[in-house]
Amino acid sequence: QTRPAGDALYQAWGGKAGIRAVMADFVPRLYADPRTAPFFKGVDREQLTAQLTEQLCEQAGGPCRYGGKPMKRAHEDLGISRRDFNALVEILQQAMEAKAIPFAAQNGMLARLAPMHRDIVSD
Ligand code: HEM
Repeated sequence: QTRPAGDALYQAWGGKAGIRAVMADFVPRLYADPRTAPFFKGVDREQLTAQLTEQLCEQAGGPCRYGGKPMKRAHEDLGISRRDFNALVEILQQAMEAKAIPFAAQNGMLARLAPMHRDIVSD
């Protein structure tokens, strides 16, 4: 994937601290929202928050390297539908709004994450 904007997206998110702050808001919402909560029963919250932070940092063009499972391997046995995926995106939008991420930077991140549905949606 090309990164024509360099680390502009990373900067617009407030660097790693900004990304971490959004993830710290997002993950509790995922565990609480009735649409996504069932998937996260028994999943380590701190670890998920840390992995998501690394992944979004890398996707934004920041100096991070995601070292967790590939997206397909992490999600293939979970039976995630397109509807579940859309619910997660909506919850991420809530978290980005709550942390006042500028709209263009919200969309920039969503554009990086959206193609992952091919590896994540299996149902
Ligand atoms: C673009 C969308 C998504 C991204 C970027 C993403 C990212 C991640 C990452 C980085 C991990 C950690 C993997 C690891 O620790 O090795 C993970 C795990 C997980 N994700 Fe996602 N995910 C997405 C969509 C979803 C959706 C839609 C659901 C369900 C509604 C979901 C449910 C889970 C669960 C339950 C785990 C824990 C799996 C386990 O511990 O075995 N994810 N995801």
